[in-house]
Amino acid sequence: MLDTLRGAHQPVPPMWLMRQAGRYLPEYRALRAEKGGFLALVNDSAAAAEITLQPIRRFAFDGAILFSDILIVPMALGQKLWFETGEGPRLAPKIDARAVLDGFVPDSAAFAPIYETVRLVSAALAPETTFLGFAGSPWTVATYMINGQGSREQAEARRLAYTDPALMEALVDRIVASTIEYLLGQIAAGVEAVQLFDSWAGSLSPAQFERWVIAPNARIVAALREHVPHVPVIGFPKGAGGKLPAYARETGVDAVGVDETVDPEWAHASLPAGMPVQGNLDPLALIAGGEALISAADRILSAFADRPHVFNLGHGILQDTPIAHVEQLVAHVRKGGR
Ligand SMILES: Cc1c2[nH]c(c1CCC(=O)O)Cc1[nH]c(c(CCC(=O)O)c1C)Cc1[nH]c(c(CCC(=O)O)c1C)Cc1[nH]c(c(C)c1CCC(=O)O)C2
Repeated sequence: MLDTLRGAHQPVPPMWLMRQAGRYLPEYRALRAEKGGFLALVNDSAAAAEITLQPIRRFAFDGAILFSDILIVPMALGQKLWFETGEGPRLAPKIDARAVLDGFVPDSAAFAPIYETVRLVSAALAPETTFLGFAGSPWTVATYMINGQGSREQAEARRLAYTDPALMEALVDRIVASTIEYLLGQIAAGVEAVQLFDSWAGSLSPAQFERWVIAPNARIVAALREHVPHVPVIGFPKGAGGKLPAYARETGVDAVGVDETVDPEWAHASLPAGMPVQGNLDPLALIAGGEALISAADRILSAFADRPHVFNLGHGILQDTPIAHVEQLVAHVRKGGR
């Protein structure tokens, strides 16, 4: 997979699945029940390392992704983070004024258990399995910091970007700096490539997309290039649609993640020649299984047959995904499709 991310074309694409470590696996649910919740798992390096390895043992994916969360950076910047059972993340206080941001006391101690997880996984992983680190992209992380939780429309963050761009810029600056430190720390501890998750990139107008998605991701990529030029960066601007080619050209990422709403033929025709792509099976096709899964996978395999391709979902695997369907997909991709 590392070769693919560096631009090598392979007849059978390497594969992994976003959110491959998680709730669809009974062994994950058992460990979570034992340790008392998601954040307890993330901060328990031995448990987090075990969870990172669970999907590798089961499916022999070509990539292992660090078990952690994109919301560790807000914690390191001074926000409180917790998870409401059955609902999702909560961050406090919400950022609605410069004074709130200035009241935060950054503390990189939040990164220490994650780096320890990386060291443990790195020691345990077979050399042919690529170890991926990750962080959230600044815009996506900012939406959670401003809203205090997930929201469908990102209304508060999008509003703030217009009403107080100076505050937004100050927040994004802090996230960029912390994210660079965090990714360099993961790399020093042993990850071999990193992914930037911009899950809410799709919520912005083209001009706002340039300012809050392309520009901050470009700053992170430039800093990584300077310090660790051998480490590939995958950018995943979910929902970017027609803005994907600009994102691919202007951020400097090595590879681009494509979500399931994008036509793979269009992506192949529109993205820079030779640039590795990752994606983009609909997580619902994986739940469906059978012929629906096989034909959806084949469409993607054939669209990206002539360029470096990492097979993946277009977004995270869903909780109610049958394990047998994951096995079916792995077997199908490994034989190169139909
Ligand atoms: C937006 C976002 C978050 N986290 C992440 C994103 C970006 C990708 C995306 O859009 O899905 C990224 C993430 N979150 C998690 C990983 C680990 C690695 C992996 O297997 O991909 C990664 C890469 C674990 C997790 N992060 C979370 C879980 C579920 C925790 C549990 O209930 O056990 C896992 C396995 C919790 C989480 N974390 C977050 C939310 C909104 C939630 C609650 C919603 C949900 O449960 O899916 C923030």
